[in-house]
Amino acid sequence: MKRIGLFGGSFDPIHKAHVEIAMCAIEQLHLDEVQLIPTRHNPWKNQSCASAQDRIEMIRIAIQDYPSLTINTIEIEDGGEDKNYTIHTIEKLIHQHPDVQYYYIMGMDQANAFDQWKKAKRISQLVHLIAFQRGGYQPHLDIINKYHFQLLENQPVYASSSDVRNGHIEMLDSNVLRYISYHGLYLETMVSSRMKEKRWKHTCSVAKLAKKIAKANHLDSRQAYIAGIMHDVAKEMDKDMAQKIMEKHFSEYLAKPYPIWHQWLSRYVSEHEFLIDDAVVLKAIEDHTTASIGISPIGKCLYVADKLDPLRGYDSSKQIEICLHDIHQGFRNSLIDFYEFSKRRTERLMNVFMKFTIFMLRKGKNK
Ligand SMILES: Nc1ncnc2c1ncn2[C@@H]1O[C@H](COP(=O)(O)OP(=O)(O)O)[C@@H](O)[C@H]1O
Repeated sequence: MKRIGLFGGSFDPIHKAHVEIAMCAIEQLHLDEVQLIPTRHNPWKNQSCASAQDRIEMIRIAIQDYPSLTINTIEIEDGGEDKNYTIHTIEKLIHQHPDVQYYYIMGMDQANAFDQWKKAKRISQLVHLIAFQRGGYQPHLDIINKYHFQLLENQPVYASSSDVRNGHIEMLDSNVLRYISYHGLYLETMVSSRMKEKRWKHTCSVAKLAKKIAKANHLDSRQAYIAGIMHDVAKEMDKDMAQKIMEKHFSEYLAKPYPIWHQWLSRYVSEHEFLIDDAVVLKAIEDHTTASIGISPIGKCLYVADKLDPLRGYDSSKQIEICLHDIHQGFRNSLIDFYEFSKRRTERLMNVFMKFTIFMLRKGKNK
């Protein structure tokens, strides 16, 4: 008789502990296969952050090197009712495959709350219930015994999807993280945990404006939005760490003033921590404070959005209108404003850009 493990969850997103648990179940229970079953609508959670399609895709990516792990989309495909309950899934699967022995596996948090599951007793009669140790959860033995749970011997892990969404990206498979960063999933909660609230508000506002300007100019608004969300990600980085990264990776810019280092550091974090590999996005982040001679149209969208952010407290609406109409003209205007502003000041920070700004302005429209 075939032995199949069923592992349901939001997988929003799937993380390393999910895969570890599934593999551990295969080994300890001698299963032929574990099917990961993403929920359409978890009865215990009101909303999930990523779409069903994205969650499925992330699971596919995470299990691609594990032939005994498969994905079963039965709950997502079943569009009949508002919420889907495990009992319905199990009954359906048993009906479709009466010759299979099913093992329903879950973490200790879920096992402890099993009394509240719809038709809990019936589920325990239909399948073998398996519970995994989970960091932070002691087994409630009354429930474990009542429903005849088998406890597996695994090292408790503290990973959770909500921790991932809040910035613990180290819990992710690197290809899943690439998918997340490319599509901009969860980036808002992931990045907001790295900065103070005021900067976070500015970041969101810049990302929104950069996206709007890109869209109005028929450019890739996804690239502009992601560059906007990431542009200040390293601005509050510890100074020693900043120094080390600059020395190792951007030594040619070490002599530049400290307040502009964050454009290279944010590029570095985006590329090496968030695994963003889109050269246009990375270059836009790198250009967002100083601009550069080779700045791209997306780079211009971010540059002007950062300068014209309505949260900066002055009326930038006319300049924004121009950018929406023609980003190249809007960018040029921003440079002129900066030039005029810098002429009135003598700080080193301003002076370092003057040569470049004059060059750009002389260059003409610079498309
Ligand atoms: N670190 C972990 N250790 C043990 N079980 C876990 C762990 N993380 C998730 N699980 C289990 O995986 C299943 C799916 O969980 P899900 O709701 O998608 O993720 P999370 O609980 O991480 O938000 C649940 O049964 C949950 O108990």
